[in-house]
Amino acid sequence: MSDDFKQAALDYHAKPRPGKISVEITKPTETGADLTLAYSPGVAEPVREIAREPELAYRYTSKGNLVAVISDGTAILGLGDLGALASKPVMEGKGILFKRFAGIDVFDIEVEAESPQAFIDTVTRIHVTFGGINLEDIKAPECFEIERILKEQCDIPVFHDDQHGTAIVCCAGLLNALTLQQKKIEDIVVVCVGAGAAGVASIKLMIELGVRKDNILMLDRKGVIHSRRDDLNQYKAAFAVDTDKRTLADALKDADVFIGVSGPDMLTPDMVSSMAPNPIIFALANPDPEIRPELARSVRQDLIIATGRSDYPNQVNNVLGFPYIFRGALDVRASAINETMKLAAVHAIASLVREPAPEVVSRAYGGQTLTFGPEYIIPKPNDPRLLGVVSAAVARAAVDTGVARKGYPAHYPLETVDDIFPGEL
Ligand SMILES: NC(=O)C1=CN([C@@H]2O[C@H](COP(=O)(O)OP(=O)(O)OC[C@H]3O[C@@H](n4cnc5c(N)ncnc54)[C@H](OP(=O)(O)O)[C@@H]3O)[C@@H](O)[C@H]2O)C=CC1
Ligand SMILES: CC(=O)C(=O)O
Ligand SMILES: [Mg+2]
Repeated sequence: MSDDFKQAALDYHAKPRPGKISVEITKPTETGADLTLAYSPGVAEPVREIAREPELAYRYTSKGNLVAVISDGTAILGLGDLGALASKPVMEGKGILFKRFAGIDVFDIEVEAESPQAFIDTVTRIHVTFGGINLEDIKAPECFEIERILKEQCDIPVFHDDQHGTAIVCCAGLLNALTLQQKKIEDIVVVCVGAGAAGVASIKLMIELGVRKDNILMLDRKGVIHSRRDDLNQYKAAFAVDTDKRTLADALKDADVFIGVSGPDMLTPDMVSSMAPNPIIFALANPDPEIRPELARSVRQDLIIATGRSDYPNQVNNVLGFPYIFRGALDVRASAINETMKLAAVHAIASLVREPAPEVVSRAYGGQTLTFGPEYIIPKPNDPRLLGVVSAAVARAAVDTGVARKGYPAHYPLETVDDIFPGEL
């Protein structure tokens, strides 16, 4: 990145006030009478009600629209383990995306935890504050056990975004790319570099959608995950195959799909050339993808390429998922985000590109017409249709699978974030 871009990014975060998000007041606080209701003595009334009936926290506090974005900073984007504090700009960033796209309030919480257990204990102790927990940028393999235990211990949705948010959006993009490249999901050979949070979850969801397990090769820093390796944790071992392929170059020869959820610049032009006709390349590492689209295109034109970034076409990024998945889950007070809800989100996101993007989206992207094709396989993050369509699909799936504690919302589908509190004046 240029020095100018670096300075612009730093200025954006520093000026005119530090950071990207603040807390707002939702009730009158001008007069003594207002404060009498808001604070002492009025506040004692909802306290007594909630102590008597805990569900009333959803009526009298912001719990039901409040998500904790929680990280320990061990896998910040593709930058690695840079510590809890350094993860704060990303967590604030997730906060603005939750708010901007789905009207959800966020507290970002960066935890200095000396062990996974210390992290779990911290989240367990604070979870009652929130309507949902979005775990973020926690490295594998610890993230898997952390999420599993927290799901057991919390009665609200716990969702590791780098696993499931990424998997959902990646699969939505893949379904559309396969249509364009005229490939059948049950026939494709998939190579996934990165066997961490994003890689393992994305591949699992692809298998649910029909990719054949024996058509998948996964790689980590040591190369292909094969059955003769004795250094594999249980999550990687689940994908070990009996093969003589050892390197990424070996793996990619004649492959249909490359999924990169690892680190920068791993994919070379020669490797791209060696893939099957009409290949699909998802170079999703942030901020620097496994290959730049212009470099991949310099060796062949029949490919479809996506990155996780906002400055190229086809942004396959979990921002297309987590705001709306939580919106739908919160609005039916779901106790969990289950597989049916995830699959509903996949198909809802994928469906949106079949219609041209609305005018407001085109305007935000320099006036270009966005119609389904190799440069438009996935909706843009500012597509207002995502709110209505994805939240509704997730809420409906929650109700249908019995994890919702409220019925399908009468005020759905949502058109804008102004519609989320139908009782508001
Ligand atoms: N576009 C999007 O929406 C998203 C993108 N991502 C990106 O995916 C990447 C991984 O994130 P996440 O899964 O959370 O992180 P994890 O730390 O959980 O996993 C990282 C995985 O990538 C592997 N890896 C890292 N560097 C290399 C390398 N040079 N060669 C081969 N394998 C490598 C690691 O190998 P090993 O196991 O050997 O250490 C590990 O398996 C990041 O770049 C992140 O930005 C993540 C989430 C969403
Ligand atoms: C997008 C995201 O969550 C990541 O790169 O970690
Ligand atoms: Mg992340």
